[in-house]
Formats: sequence, C-alpha cells, structure tokens
Amino acid sequence: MKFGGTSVEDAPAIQRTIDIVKGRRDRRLRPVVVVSAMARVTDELIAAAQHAVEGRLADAVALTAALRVRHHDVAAGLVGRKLPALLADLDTLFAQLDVVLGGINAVGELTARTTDLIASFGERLSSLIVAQAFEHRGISSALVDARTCIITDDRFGRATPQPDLIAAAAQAHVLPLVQVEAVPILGGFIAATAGGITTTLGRGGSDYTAALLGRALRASAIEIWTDVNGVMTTDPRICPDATRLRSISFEQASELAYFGAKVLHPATILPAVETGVPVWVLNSRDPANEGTVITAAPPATGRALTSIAVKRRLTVLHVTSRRLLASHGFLRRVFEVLDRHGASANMLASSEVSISIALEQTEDLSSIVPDLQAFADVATEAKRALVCLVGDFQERPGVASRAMQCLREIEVGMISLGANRISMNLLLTEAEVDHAVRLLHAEFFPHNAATAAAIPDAGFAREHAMAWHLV
Ligand SMILES: Nc1ncnc2c1ncn2[C@@H]1O[C@H](COP(=O)(O)OP(=O)(O)O)[C@@H](O)[C@H]1O
Ligand SMILES: N[C@@H](CC(=O)OP(=O)(O)O)C(=O)O
Repeated sequence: MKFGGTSVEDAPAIQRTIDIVKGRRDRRLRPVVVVSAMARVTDELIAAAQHAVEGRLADAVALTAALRVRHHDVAAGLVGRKLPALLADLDTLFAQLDVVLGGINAVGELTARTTDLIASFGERLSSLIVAQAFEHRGISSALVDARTCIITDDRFGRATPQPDLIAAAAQAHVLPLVQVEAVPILGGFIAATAGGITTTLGRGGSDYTAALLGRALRASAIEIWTDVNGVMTTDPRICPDATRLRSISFEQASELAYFGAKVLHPATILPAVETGVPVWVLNSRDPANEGTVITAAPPATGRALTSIAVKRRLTVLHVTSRRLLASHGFLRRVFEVLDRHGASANMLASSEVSISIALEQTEDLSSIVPDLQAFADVATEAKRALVCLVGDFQERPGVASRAMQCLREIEVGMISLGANRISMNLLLTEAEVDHAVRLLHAEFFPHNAATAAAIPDAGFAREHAMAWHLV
C-alpha cells in the first residue's frame, strides 16, 4: 500500500492513512506500507539545495527551518507521550540536512548524487513520523530504511533498480516483519547502491517502490493511495468534470503515465505486468470509493477514448541535415547523439533531410544541441506540451480525424499516430494545451457523469480489493 504526499501531508491525513491500513489488517490481510514525503516537501528540499549552491545559505536554512516546524507540528498531533523522543529523532535528521546544505554552499557544487541525498530527507522524515503514529494507535509496526531494500545502480536522479538484490533484501528485512504481523513502513522514492550510497528512483518514484516491493514479496495486489478517485478521463485539475475509470489495461495505463498522468509513476506498471498482479489506484480521502484497477485484460468500456494525458515542459529540436540529398546515415548520427546523452525522444517527426524531436526540458540541451550542430542545422522551440490520447485506435478508426477537427483552431506542431494501436500524440504550445484538453475532453467525454454511471461496473472491483493478501 503506497500513500502519496497528499495522503501524509498533515496529522488528519496520516490518521486516515492509519485507518485504511487498519481496515486491511482487520480483514486478516498483511499490508506493507510505503509513504512519500509530505506534500511539497521534496520540491522544497530541492529548492533549499538550489539556494545553497547559488550562495544563499540563509535562504536554504530558512526553508529547512520552516520544514522542521511543519514536521514538528504534524508529529505533535500524532504520538502523545513519545513526542519528545520523536522530535529529537526528527531534529537529528534536520541537523544532518543542514550540514549537507552547508557543504553544498561551501563547495559551490550540486551534483545529482548530492541532490538525491538532499531529496531523501523528505521520505526519511515522513516515514519516521508515520511509523511512530502507527505505534501510538496500538498497531504493531516497524520502520524499515528503504535504502536497505531498494538497491539500484548509481544513475543518480533516476536510478535503475536491481531486482535480484531487492528480492533478497526484501525477504531479509521486510518479510520477517510481515510474518510476525507487524506492519513494515518504508519511505518510497529513496534507494541506495549496493555500496550504500543514497539514490532516488526519479520524481514521483514512491509508486515504483511499492511495485518493486510488491514483486519482491509476491504480494497479491499493489495499492496506490492518492487524492483522487482513481485514474480519470483526464487530469481533474484541468477538467473538473473528469470521471474515474473503473478499470484500465496495463498497456494503456503505462502510456498515460509515461505521457504525464501524474497519478502513476511510469515504471510502476512494469513489475506488476511481470507478475500479473493488479494495481489499484484509490482515494485516501474517500476510501469507500472503488477506485481504478489496472490489469492485463480489463472489461471493454465501449468508449472511443479511455483518457487524455498531458506532458509539459518539452523543447522541440528541428534538426536539418546540411546535405540536402542522399543524407544516408543522418538519422543514425542524430540518435547517436541522443544516446550519448542518455536522452529519450518523447515524440518524433521526420522527412528525408530533417527530423523534429521533442525532448524534456530537463535533458542536457546545452550539450546535445552543439553535438548535433557538428553535422546539422538545429532550431529549437521551447515551452511545448504533448497531449496523449489513449484509447483503442484500431477498433475506432475515426478518432484521429475527430480529434483534429476538434482542435482546428489550435496550432498542432507535430502528430504521432501508428507507433502502437492505443495512442495518438499531439504537440502544442504550453500556452494552449489546457484549452486543447478541455476541447478534446468535451468532445470525447461529452456527458461524463451520465456515461460513467451507464458503464457496467467491472463487478469484481470491491470484492477483489478486499481479497488480496501476501502469498
Ligand atoms: N488521468 C489522471 N487521473 C487522475 N489523476 C490525474 C490524472 N492525470 C493527472 N492527475 C493528477 O495526479 C494527481 C495525483 O498525483 P500526485 O499529486 O503525485 O499524488 P500523490 O501525492 O498521491 O502521489 C491528482 O491530484 C491529479 O491532479
Ligand atoms: N516525494 C517524491 C516521491 C513521490 O512519489 O512523491 P508523491 O507520491 O507525492 O508523488 C516526489 O515528490 O517526487
């Protein structure tokens, strides 16, 4: 069971989280709990590191002081007499954090490795509080440092998990607790190399931690508890009339997650696909809601589209070969550059002598562009966003033309269709993307509330949610 930042953001949220876990235990299930940092904490830790490296140590320390007050306040609402000991443990972590920030400031350098160390404090703090809060509620639990279980390579910032090492570590550190009916509590997102250096799984990576542990422990379900009723027809922050999907396939959910549906980390699905374990997305503010179940073969919905995702902060590189004809080998050279920088293209369009590539703004563009300019002309367009329409494009051939007709007044910079049977991607400016999503959502989900009620329930949802257990 993974509880995201919003599910542990304050004392009432943590109490709701404990109620949900207790509900599972009352049904004789044996949960393992993964928690994220409290909402917005990871962003603030990274901002503090940025202040420190840019010479503003006072601003960095002011941010950590505010985080300290917030964590103290949350702890005060949860643990009764054990509060002084918990505050002392929290302060030990805050003191370590300030030492690292001081080091960043002194050296004037912030590496990916140090950023991971700084970011790790969010989950280390939240898991400490949550574990104590469980104890205070009389639920036997144990804090497990995720860095002893989630072993990765040393690709700091987005490390790659090592499944065999994770399986062995989870069997050694987590399973014995489950067997004595204690609830293991781990921070998500954080990990370590086999040599013990702190890494992270990339932003939003707590979902991935839960899925990795689920596979390692052969759990019979992975539950992602968040602040919405499940995977929706689009981001409800863009379209408040978005509705919950009762079920969705691994394949479609993975596409949505990769192309920006923040509700799920893109890698979460992989361990579940390998073991065939269902992934549930559930609302910790409304635990009675059935949520969304992600499985290999969900029931058909009869809808043309399943959902619409948005990925922002993209930059397009228009790369044109200087040899106008016979540019044999040109694409190979372009991809070699991307490969060298570990950059992956979110979207591509090509002609004989040119290729347009949408990359995440965070890629190392200041190195990629000069490397391409060694053999090509490069023009860039920043502030682009990708809209990903997910559905069954093979069964419903008219979807693409309907989408384009609907966006006739919006400039679409690139289109990608046909790479698979389940998605179509459109590239727009960031300024127009919300409007475009609202138009598309109104077109494909016109009477959303009414249609949702009319779709037959997956039927197995509630029963299935109650039936999982560790095998
Ligand atoms: N298709 C979608 N379905 C549901 N939520 C979505 C979707 N796309 C984006 N979101 C956003 O994802 C948010 C949940 O993700 P996140 O903020 O990371 O939660 P948590 O803190 O629980 O990990 C929702 O509040 C919603 O705004
Ligand atoms: N705290 C990390 C990991 C995470 O998964 O968070 P959340 O579950 O709140 O998206 C982040 O902000 O990236």
